[in-house]
Amino acid sequence: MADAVEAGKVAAARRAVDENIKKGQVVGIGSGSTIVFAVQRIAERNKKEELNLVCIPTSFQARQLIHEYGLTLGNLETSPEIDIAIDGADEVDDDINLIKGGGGCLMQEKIIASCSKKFFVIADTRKNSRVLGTTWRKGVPIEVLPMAYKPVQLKINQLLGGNAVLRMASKKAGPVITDNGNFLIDWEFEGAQDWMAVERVLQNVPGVIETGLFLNMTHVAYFGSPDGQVLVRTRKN
Ligand SMILES: O=C[C@H](O)[C@H](O)[C@H](O)COP(=O)(O)O
Repeated sequence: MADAVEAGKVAAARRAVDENIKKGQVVGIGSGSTIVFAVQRIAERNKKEELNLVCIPTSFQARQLIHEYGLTLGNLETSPEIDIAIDGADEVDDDINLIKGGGGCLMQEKIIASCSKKFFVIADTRKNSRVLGTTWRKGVPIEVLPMAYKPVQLKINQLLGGNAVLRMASKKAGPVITDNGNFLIDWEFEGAQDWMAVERVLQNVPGVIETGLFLNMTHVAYFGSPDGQVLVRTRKN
């Protein structure tokens, strides 16, 4: 089963890289397990084609990957406009809206996606849902300022219902700390939601820094199957 899922990730990653990465681009590099296969493919092509890319990381992990695979590391100060960004997702709905942040990264990912002319998502087919919350049952990750986590939890519960849970670390006592030194709250919800409205509510709670809802940001999503087939979904509007 694990191998089959990995094969799907590899297929999606390779297809997205081969269809979209061109010489001389500034490329946003996402975070998670699927992006590793995209970076591997970029490095493979780079050896043959000398792509001359500048890669902008979305996390500590992404920065390490860029170093490990011998790619050129950039930043938003020198490259504030990005040609394309590629990233994974925890779940993708019919309109290619995403939940992200299951691995603790979302804020830098969202900034990089927002600075990119084109944003591509790569995932195995398990992530391809019609409605967010169908297969991803861990809630919407929300990055919060540590001193405000308790009132933020209370306000989210009052305004949206559901259950706003502080994410705890597994190999450390206490909460997960993001790459930006913040806490994460996972908003567990039931049923279909008006995601634009949910995003507006969350963004208006003081102490919320960013949410893992990526709405109307993705241009194309690639979903890989264990047999190597890739389903490509392009945003309608
Ligand atoms: O926090 C992590 C990021 O948002 C990931 O891109 C997301 O969780 C998907 O990760 P994976 O490729 O491991 O499924």
